[in-house]
Amino acid sequence: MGDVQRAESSNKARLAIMELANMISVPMSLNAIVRLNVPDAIWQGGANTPLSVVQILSRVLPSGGGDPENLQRILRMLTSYGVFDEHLNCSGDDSHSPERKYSLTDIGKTLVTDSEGLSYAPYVLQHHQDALMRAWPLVHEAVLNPTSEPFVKANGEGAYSYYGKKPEMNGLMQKAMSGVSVPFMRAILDGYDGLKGVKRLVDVGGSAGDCLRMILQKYPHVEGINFDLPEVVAKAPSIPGVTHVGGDMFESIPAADAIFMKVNVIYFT
Ligand SMILES: C[S@@+](CC[C@H](N)C(=O)[O-])C[C@H]1O[C@@H](n2cnc3c(N)ncnc32)[C@H](O)[C@@H]1O
Repeated sequence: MGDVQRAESSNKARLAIMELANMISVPMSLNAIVRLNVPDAIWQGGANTPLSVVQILSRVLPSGGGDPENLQRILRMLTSYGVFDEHLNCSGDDSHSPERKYSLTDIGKTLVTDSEGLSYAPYVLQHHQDALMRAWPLVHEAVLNPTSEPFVKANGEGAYSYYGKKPEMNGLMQKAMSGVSVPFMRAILDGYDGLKGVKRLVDVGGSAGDCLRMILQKYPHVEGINFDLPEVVAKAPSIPGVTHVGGDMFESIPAADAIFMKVNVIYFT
């Protein structure tokens, strides 16, 4: 490698480490647009019409206010990560500062609330709630002293028992899981028919019971047991054909012909 190539490679490395060091700005910007309800504001009935930041702000804050420049910074950042499409209009008087408008990409559309009130927005919020954010700076301690998890060190107890005591976090967790799992289950049930011979099915860590609700819509003969922590099933909605059972899967689980376990039940715990 020649001197010029070496210098170029070091420059790239320095830029790359700076980008990595500042990477937190990406999920925090995502969190910001979810809190501000920007995806629903742009979508409005499926129009997805490109809007300027002033137009977006007028939908987000109908009584006025807000800082368009700061919103623009956030939208430009997320445009570079594929959440928004940016549309430039260079035909105005000031061609050095073209008007910018934003619409949602397919990634951005996942944050729009659908007809069932679901989206991936609660998943974004759930991953950035205060208790979890307190644990992240302690990740190195998982190496130094792995006897308790960073979440426990930061909050005094494990994530699920902590959530169970806080109704708003319990609710956010269930909404996040529903938003992620309903589209996933639609795809699974479209292509998988292995559940058609099952009579009694227990979903271990089933949260609000969405997976069983959808399984029973396809296989009404199935008797479903939604098994989760007592605080979680206490908040789960009643679903015809599904019995909610509270307990700890590390102690015992209800008897059934088949066990259904979907996503992160074990490695989160
Ligand atoms: C990441 S969520 C997955 C929810 C659901 N399976 C889905 O895919 O939508 C993990 C679930 O496991 C439950 N859980 C965690 N520890 C548990 C335990 N010890 N016994 C039973 N359920 C538990 C949580 O309350 C939570 O609802």
